[in-house]
Amino acid sequence: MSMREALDLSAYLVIGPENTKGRPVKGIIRDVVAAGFTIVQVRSKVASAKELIGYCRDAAEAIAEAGRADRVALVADDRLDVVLAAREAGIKVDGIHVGQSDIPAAVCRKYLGDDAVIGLSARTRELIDYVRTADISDIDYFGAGPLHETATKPEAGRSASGRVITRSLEEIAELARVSPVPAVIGGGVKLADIPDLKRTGIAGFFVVSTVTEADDPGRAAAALTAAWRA
Ligand SMILES: Cc1ncc(COP(=O)(O)OP(=O)(O)O)c(N)n1
Ligand SMILES: Cc1ncsc1CCOP(=O)(O)O
Ligand SMILES: [Mg+2]
Repeated sequence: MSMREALDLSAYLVIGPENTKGRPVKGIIRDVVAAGFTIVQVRSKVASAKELIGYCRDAAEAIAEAGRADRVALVADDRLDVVLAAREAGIKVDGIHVGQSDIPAAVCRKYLGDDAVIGLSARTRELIDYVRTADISDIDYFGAGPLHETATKPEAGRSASGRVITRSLEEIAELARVSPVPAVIGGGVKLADIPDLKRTGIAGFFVVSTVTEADDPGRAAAALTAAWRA
């Protein structure tokens, strides 16, 4: 079975070197995957292409060291060039996550192939109408949010007037009902949010800081996955 067919979005780590308080990305990914996270995204707005390829290598090795290479998907944020170069170097990168201003999903599909995992950020405005009508022919899931305002990405959900629009649990439940592909919710997600999110019927949650800034990322991750499974 391909990673695309086996895709489990329930516990989704997004991580880059700027999120780890100086600690190595690789060790955090290994601990978090061992704690039951099901998909990892390498995302950095400061790393060079070469550094990103290195983080993809670290992530792929960490997933393999946790014994989950055949079950935990690895995707990169934004950078089709990095995914292609990493694959060229023999690194197992399963796909890409793109946003509304990034390389079109159809182009990613063309270059990454039928087995690749491709995620797309849903438009913030008119979220429900957007997911109902968007072209989903090349994507496997939607990313949406924010649940709360977040210092990790202060612009997430910010409207033209400067106000941050967050997603209510009712909207998330409707998103889960109407979306033709699975959807994940992120942005300010904390342990206390997990029971409510699970009840909405959404496919999963994505987190950065709750895990990457924790004193013990593996423990923080285990608490999140236990809460999701409860
Ligand atoms: C799972 C997931 N969902 C949404 C995003 C945000 O992507 P994007 O809108 O392209 O913004 P950046 O992450 O590139 O700042 C994501 N990365 N992952
Ligand atoms: C990548 C991204 N996209 C929307 S919010 C966000 C960051 C979420 O970070 P955190 O989990 O630390 O709030
Ligand atoms: Mg992007």
